Amino acid sequence: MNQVVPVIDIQPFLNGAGKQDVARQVADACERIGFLVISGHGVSTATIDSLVSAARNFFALPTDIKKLSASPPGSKVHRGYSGLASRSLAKSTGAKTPPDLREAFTINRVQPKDDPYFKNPAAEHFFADNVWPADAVAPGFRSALTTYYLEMDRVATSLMRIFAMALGMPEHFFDDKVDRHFSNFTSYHYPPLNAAPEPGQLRGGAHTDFGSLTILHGAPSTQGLQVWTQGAWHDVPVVKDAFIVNIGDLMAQWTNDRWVSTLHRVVNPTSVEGSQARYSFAFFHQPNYDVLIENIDPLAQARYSPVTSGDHLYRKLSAMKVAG
Ligand SMILES: O=C(O)CCC(=O)C(=O)O
Ligand SMILES: [Fe+2]
Repeated sequence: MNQVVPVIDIQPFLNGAGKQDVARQVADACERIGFLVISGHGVSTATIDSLVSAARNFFALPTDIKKLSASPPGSKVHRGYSGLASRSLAKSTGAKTPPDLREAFTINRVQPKDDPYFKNPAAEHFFADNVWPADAVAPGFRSALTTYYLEMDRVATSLMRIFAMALGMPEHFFDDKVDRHFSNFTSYHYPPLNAAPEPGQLRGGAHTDFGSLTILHGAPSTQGLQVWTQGAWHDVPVVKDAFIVNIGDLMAQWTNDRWVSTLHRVVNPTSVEGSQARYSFAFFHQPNYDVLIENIDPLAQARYSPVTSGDHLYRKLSAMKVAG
C-alpha cells in the first residue's frame, strides 16, 4: 500500500470507542500531505451503487439532452450540467492551460431552504436552486444524488469534528460554522480519449481544492488521481468502498498552514487505444457563506487576510471558466 496517503478507519470515532486515536492519525495525515483515505464511514454500498449507475446513465445521454439541465446563462454558480472541456481546474491557480477532459453535473443543498438565512439577497446566488433533468429522461437520477448528498453531509459533519479534535480544539468547534454549508457535489465523467490531447491538456489540471474538505469517490475507476508532495507526483491509492478525503484552501487558511492543501491532478490514461471512461464523485464541503475564515492559532502570526467562505469560493469558481 502506498505510504504517502494513509488509509484510516474512522469507525472508532463514529462509535465513540477511539475518538482520540482517529483524531491523532488524521492530524498526522493533514499535517504531512492533506490527503487521506477513509474506511468505516458508514455509507452503504447500495447508496454508492445507485449513484454510480444513475450518473453513468445520465452521461450516456445525447449532449443536447444533457444541456437541457445546464445552468441558466449568466449564472454565477455551478448547477446542473457542464459540457466536456468547458472548465479548466488549473486556471484557478492562475495557470494557463487547455480545458479539462471531463464533463460534469453539479448540485448544491438538497435540504429545505425555508429559513430566512437562505433568502438573504446578498447571498442569493450561493443558494440558487438545483437544475435537474426530467425524471422521464434520467430515471432515479435525482433521488440517487439527493440520497448521496445527505450522506456526504453526515460524513463531512463527522470529519469536521474529527478535524476539530485533531487540531486540539473542542470537538464541536466547527459545528456552527458549517451547519448551513453550501457544498457543491459534482459527478464527473472523463470519457475515453479518442484523440490525442492538446499539449498540457489533462483530464483534470493541477489545482488545490477551495473549501474546507473534499470527499471523493471513484473506486474502482479512481486511478489517475495524483498528489504533489516531496517534489514529485504520487498516485493516490484506489481502495474499494473507501473515500478519498483531502483538505482545501480554507482549512489551510484556518490552520495558518499547519495543514496543507495539496496540489493534485487527474492524469490521462497511458494509451489512447486502451483508455477507458472514468467516473468520480466529489463532495466539496464549503462552510457557511458568511463565516470569516481566519487563523485559529492564537500564538501564530496570521499568514492570510481573513476571507469569507462565500467570497473565496466565488473568486475561485469564476477563475475556472474557460471563456471570460
Ligand atoms: O476526479 C478526481 O479524481 C478528482 C477531481 C478533482 O480533484 C476536483 O475536481 O477537484
Ligand atoms: Fe480537486
